[in-house]
Amino acid sequence: MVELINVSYSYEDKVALKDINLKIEKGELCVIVGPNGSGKSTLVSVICGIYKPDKGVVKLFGKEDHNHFRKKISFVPQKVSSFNQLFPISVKETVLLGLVPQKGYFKGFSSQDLKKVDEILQKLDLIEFKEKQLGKLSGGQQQRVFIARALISEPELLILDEPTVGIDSKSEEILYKLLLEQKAKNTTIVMVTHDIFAIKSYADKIICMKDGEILTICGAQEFSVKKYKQIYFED
Ligand SMILES: Nc1ncnc2c1ncn2[C@@H]1O[C@H](COP(=O)(O)OP(=O)(O)OP(=O)(O)O)[C@@H](O)[C@H]1O
Repeated sequence: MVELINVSYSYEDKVALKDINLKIEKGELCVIVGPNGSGKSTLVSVICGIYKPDKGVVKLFGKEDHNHFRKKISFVPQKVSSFNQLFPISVKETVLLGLVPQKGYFKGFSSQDLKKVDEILQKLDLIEFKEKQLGKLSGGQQQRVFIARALISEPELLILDEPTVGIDSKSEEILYKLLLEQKAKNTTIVMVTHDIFAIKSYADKIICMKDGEILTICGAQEFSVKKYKQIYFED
């Protein structure tokens, strides 16, 4: 489903990813952990096709042509609440935007689409905010709206960059429940998180990053406190 072969990426003077090799199979829930600045966000941006690698190959669905697969991928970026808070868009409209890659900009939305909005807003406990301006919601509520936008298209590949930052425990629990629902539908999920112990029991694969490199890839069972300390505290 996702394969990276010898991928490197640099920002001007900073090497952010060095020779990354990884494979994520269809239906896997894969978690990426590592200290600040270790390259996690860059890695998911390269997987999504936002950044083109300087070197190496990124394959999605077995192919290198990403544009072809836009309809099948959803991405929840980090710090989504940094969008322009004055932008006059409602919660409902924001969530509908998640359907644009599948439907195009000019076709309009059907009653079925509007029903899907209601369903996903119900699930994320956001229905009361449906007609509200997005910028008038709290940071955590906005984060949940962006998660709803990513889920409404029922993507085959769902990529989330620290989705639980700023959301409360109840919403975090709802999110994990939704991710498990997606996983049961064979959605491949790639998630950057620092909440490793919260997600450990659900993860199939844990990718540990440090200094732009993959330190180790392991299963949830093998991910121990010792490994956690090695990644976060040892030089
Ligand atoms: N736009 C940018 N321009 C220059 N350097 C950048 C840029 N974005 C990230 N970097 C650098 O690239 C490296 C990897 O950053 P990245 O955001 O991928 O790390 P991260 O593991 O996601 O960190 P965090 O946990 O803080 O989100 C860091 O050293 C960072 O300073």
